[in-house]
Amino acid sequence: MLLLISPDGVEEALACAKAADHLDIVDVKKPDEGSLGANYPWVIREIRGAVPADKPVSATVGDVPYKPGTVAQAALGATVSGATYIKVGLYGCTTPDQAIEVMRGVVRAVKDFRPDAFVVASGYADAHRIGCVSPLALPDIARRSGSDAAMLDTAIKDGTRLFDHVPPEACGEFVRLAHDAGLLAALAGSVKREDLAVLTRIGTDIVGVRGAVCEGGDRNSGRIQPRLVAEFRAEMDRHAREHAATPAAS
Ligand SMILES: O=C[C@H](O)COP(=O)(O)O
Repeated sequence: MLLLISPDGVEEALACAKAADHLDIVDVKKPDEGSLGANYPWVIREIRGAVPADKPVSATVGDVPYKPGTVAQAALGATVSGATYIKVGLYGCTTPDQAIEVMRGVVRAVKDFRPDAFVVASGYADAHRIGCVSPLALPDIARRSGSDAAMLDTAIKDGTRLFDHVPPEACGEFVRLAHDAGLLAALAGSVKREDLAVLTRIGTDIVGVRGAVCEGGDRNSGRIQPRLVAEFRAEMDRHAREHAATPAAS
């Protein structure tokens, strides 16, 4: 399982760089603009320069409206700025067809410029609270749009977590659907260390965190701490070892 960490700017990205041995992807966002809030192009560029070259930089394009042209142009902006993982939160899409239209525009805009870039179609575990496409629709939306991964995060950061909205069995189904479609499955949403056993067992490819590696577990007032990134990674590794040692159920 890969570890994606979301700093809110250059200062926290430098904290990620200090913990670079313990993480896989640095994900630039602007949390005060929403769960997948987009940061400025110059911040993406500066962070690309600050983290080791072998660590991919991801950028969120925002909790986007159903405006395919606007979103495609924003996604290209993130790519030109140096991000190679482009994450789109399909906040304003109420039907799978709308979401596919948005993601097709993103895939074309991004891959015309950078064919090896990785496009992530993200929905929300708490979609029922905001009226957007349902979580289990994401793998098919990602597949039909040519995206590379399907993701879930939570839209409303009020202390509720991924499993409060999409229980472990349903997250397992999400991962299965993504894998059947040839995609990676990414899961996030106030994930804590105690969730790692389940996330490992169901075969999650990428886990995204912020709050869990911030001081005091607080994604807003806390800052990312390299020590907490290392501890989170150690826990991931422990679960990976235990899972590998567990005989597969027949
Ligand atoms: O992409 C991952 C998100 O930044 C998760 O943030 P969170 O762990 O604070 O919910």
